[in-house]
Amino acid sequence: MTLLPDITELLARARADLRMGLPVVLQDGPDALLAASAETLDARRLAAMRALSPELTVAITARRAETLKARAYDGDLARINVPAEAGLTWISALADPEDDLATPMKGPLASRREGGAALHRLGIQLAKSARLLPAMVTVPLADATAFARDNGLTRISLAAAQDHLTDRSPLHPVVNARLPLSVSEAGRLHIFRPEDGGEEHYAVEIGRPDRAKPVLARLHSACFTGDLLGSLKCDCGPQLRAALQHMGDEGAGVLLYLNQEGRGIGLANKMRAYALQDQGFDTVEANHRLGFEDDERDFRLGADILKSMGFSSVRLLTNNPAKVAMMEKTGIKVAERVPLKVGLNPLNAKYLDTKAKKSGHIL
Ligand SMILES: Nc1nc2c(ncn2[C@@H]2O[C@H](COP(=O)(O)OP(=O)(O)OP(=O)(O)O)[C@@H](O)[C@H]2O)c(=O)[nH]1
Ligand SMILES: [Zn+2]
Repeated sequence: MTLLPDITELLARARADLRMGLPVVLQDGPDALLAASAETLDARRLAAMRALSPELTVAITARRAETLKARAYDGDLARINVPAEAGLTWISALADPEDDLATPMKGPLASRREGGAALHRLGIQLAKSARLLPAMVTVPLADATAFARDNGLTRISLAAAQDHLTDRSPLHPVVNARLPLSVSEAGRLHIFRPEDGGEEHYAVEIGRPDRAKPVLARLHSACFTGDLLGSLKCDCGPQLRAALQHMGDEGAGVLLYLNQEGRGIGLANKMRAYALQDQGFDTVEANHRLGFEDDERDFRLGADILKSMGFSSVRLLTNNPAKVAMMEKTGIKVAERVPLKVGLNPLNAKYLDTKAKKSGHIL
């Protein structure tokens, strides 16, 4: 028996540390990095990191590097040297595209070529899973174990972390209770919690769907602005309500409410993307300028929840063929795709058009 945290718990701790502005130690055998989020690091800790080594770098994704016209020698990411005179403002401008147009960075930016980037990649994965900007300030460390212990920092071993970052954390049902809804009095809300301390996800079950037949289902990604505030920039709110109404009308269905706000980048980053859209970029370009892929969601967790509820086949309410493909890949049969075309308005027409042209959505 041990009370020591396992790798899942250490990763959860590392995410919390990064969100607070605390660096973490990343280790791969003799190689080690001290890594902090470029978004949350403060001047005091930056100075402390700089004092450790002249090799201060910021790791950014190749997407962000492309916008900054920096060379990405590591394929999917670039390690940018931080000049001696550069401070937090410089680092923040590298990470955050908000001022790219108003005050372009004075280049050229020097990317590192020598040495490996595996630990920087781990850092970026951690930043993304902490819903922070994908940019990490790093310095090399000589003795990772002693350094982490002496400074009370979380230490993550690459070998231990690798599988956990690509695999999703197992989800467990926590509780379910009756929830009468306007669309159907026979509503029930189920709560699912991942083992890694991450976001909970919900399932709204309408009626008592026959587990032996394809169930009318919707995988709905959280959209605070659309679902709750009635935003006109997207079609999420009308889609949520239409899906529930459809299930209410049929007397059976299941709506998964997945907390993957902003296609998996989090609400703060989605608002950054909205600010960029006001500068003229479309929804996909905005994600790229921030350093994200078009869609950072993991739909496999939707399949996990359906399976744990006893469903193996769905009639999926969606206009997104990627969701259909992902369901099939994860072992949920899609007997039918049921289109969900509601909520078109003059302010979201361009957004929906971009999704059709660039993300393969069916209009
Ligand atoms: N990053 C980003 N996310 C957005 C934007 N607009 C909406 N979202 C998010 O996109 C998600 C909804 O995904 P959609 O692509 O509209 O729809 P879908 O779920 O893939 O496909 P459907 O099943 O057809 O609705 C929600 O998590 C929203 O918060 C945006 O401009 N940028
Ligand atoms: Zn939305």
